[in-house]
Amino acid sequence: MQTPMIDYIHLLLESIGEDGGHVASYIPELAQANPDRLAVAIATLDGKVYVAGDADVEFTIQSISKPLTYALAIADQGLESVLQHIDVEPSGDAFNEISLDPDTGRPRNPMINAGAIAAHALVSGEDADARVDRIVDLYSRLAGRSLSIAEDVFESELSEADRNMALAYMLRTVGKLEGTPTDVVRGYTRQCSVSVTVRDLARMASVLAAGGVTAEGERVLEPEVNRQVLSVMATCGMYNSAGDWLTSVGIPAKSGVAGGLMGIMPGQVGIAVFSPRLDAHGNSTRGVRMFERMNHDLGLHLMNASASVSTVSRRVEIDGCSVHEITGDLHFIEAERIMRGFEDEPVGDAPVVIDLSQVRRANDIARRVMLEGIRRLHLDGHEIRLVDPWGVLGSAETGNGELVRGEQARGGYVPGAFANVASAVRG
Ligand SMILES: NC(=O)CC[C@H](N)C(=O)O
Repeated sequence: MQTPMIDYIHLLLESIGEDGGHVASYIPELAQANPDRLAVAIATLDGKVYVAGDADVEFTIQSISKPLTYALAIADQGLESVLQHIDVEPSGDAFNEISLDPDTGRPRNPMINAGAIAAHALVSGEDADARVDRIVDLYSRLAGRSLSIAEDVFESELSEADRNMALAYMLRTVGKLEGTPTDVVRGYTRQCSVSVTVRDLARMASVLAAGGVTAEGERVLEPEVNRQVLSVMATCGMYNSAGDWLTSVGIPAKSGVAGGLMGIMPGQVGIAVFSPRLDAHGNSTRGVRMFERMNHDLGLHLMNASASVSTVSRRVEIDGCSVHEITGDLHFIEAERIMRGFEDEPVGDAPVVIDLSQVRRANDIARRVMLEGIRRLHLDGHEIRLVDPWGVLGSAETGNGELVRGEQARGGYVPGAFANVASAVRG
């Protein structure tokens, strides 16, 4: 069988229809781009990438670099310090608008050029070149391959960078720019000139979708940094069409003037498209349309609310033990459901087995709720046997030194026994 995913994305390209708009021409080298290029890539969190069209054609990352450099600035300086330099309010302005908050002097957000230039200057590095090296290194780790700078595009943009230069000098006058304006604009322009393919962008998006961890398990961004970046992309990533985007497509995204567009469905998937003609906002015309189609077809909208508790928790009596068999990933709402099962546990000293052998992941809040529930069962007088072969509850203490874990915890009880019995009965 060939997965229908492949047919789907090919069909998407074939049916996307007429293009509109124009390739960016304010950067002379971009005006040379082949306007008919068209590509899409979808990357899953475990590393599978589906591509169609011109998926291996390189183009410059341009403004899609902004959220990534912002992430590095936060990792280097801490969020507080970055917030003192750059606000996080959607501006409703065009990407290159000369706008600063009149009260604080801060650029409105890191997705417009003023904020992105300020963010670039906040990245640590011995000098301007070292800063750019660290930035390219981060992008490469996110892309899973070594990326380089398209020197021709860089030279071309730098020769026409008067407006960005003006922004940098203006930031300097209000004390929001670290470093020399010419160095910073040069570095910022180099960051915008990093060459990528849709495959690279989809993979980067998938790392952001996974909370900052690559498919190979390398943590590239801390969870709090990742969350800040996604939040800002959701509210400011599409410039003056950000509100329209969030309602119609509904995921954090970032566009670039070379025609790239990257979107992130947190916890699910990273998507990228490429088509150089731009609409009036500077976003890829067909790119936006492909995202609208995909998000509709694939049900990817952050605000698609549904009642979904993905965990099954069953209580069974086995060999005089009360056994809670839990299956699925644990978040707050699953932990809450499990607590209701614990609450029904009669006060007494019957051993309670908590079998997490079918649970691979628990987020921090679920872990804390679970540990507190276990502590309370223990206070009620129960002996607790915790079967946690994957270590999802970590090594955190419950205040109960007698917890029995892993193999020894099993006693007379076979993990997954209930599921086995149930399938035998059905079988
Ligand atoms: N929207 C964009 O992609 C703009 C990036 C471009 N390098 C600029 O600063 O003008």
